[in-house]
Amino acid sequence: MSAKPLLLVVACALVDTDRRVLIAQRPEGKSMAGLWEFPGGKVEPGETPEAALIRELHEELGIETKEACLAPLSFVSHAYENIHLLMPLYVCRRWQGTPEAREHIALKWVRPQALRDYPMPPADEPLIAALCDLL
Ligand SMILES: Nc1nc2c([nH]c(=O)n2[C@@H]2O[C@H](COP(=O)(O)OP(=O)(O)OP(=O)(O)O)[C@@H](O)[C@H]2O)c(=O)[nH]1
Repeated sequence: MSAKPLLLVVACALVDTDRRVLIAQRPEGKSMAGLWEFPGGKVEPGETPEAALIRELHEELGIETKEACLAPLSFVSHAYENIHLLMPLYVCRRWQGTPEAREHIALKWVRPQALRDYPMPPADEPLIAALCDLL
C-alpha cells in the first residue's frame, strides 16, 4: 500500500479550429522545469474541478471560459515520488481571449501526433494517446 498523499490536479487541452492543442512550458524554479504541460493546476479546498480549471485558465493564460465548454476526456492516476497524482483532462474548444504565457516560459499550439516531440511530465503520456484518438 502506498501512503503517498493524493494530489488532485485539473488539466485542460485547449483545441483550436485546426485541431491543435495548446501546451505550456514550465518555468525555472518549479518541479519539472522546462517540461511542457497542459494548462491547469491544483484543485483548492472547496472548489469544484471545473471551477478550479476556469480559475487556472484565467490565471495562467488570461482567457475566460465556462463550465459548459469543458468536456471531460480522460484522467491519469500516476505515482510520483512523494505524491500520487490524480489528474482529469478536460477538452475546451470555446473560450474568450487569446492565450498568453502569464506563468509559463512559452506556449505552443501542437498537433496531437506531434505532442511526443515535446518532453512532458511522465504522468501525461496516456493523455497524448487519448488526444490522438479524439482529434
Ligand atoms: N498543470 C499540469 N500539471 C501537471 C501536468 N502533468 C503533471 O504531472 N502535472 C503535475 O501536477 C502538479 C500541478 O501543480 P501546479 O501546476 O498547480 O503547481 P506547481 O507547478 O506550482 O507545483 P509544484 O511546483 O509544487 O509541483 C505539478 O506537480 C505538476 O508537475 C500537466 O499536464 N499539467
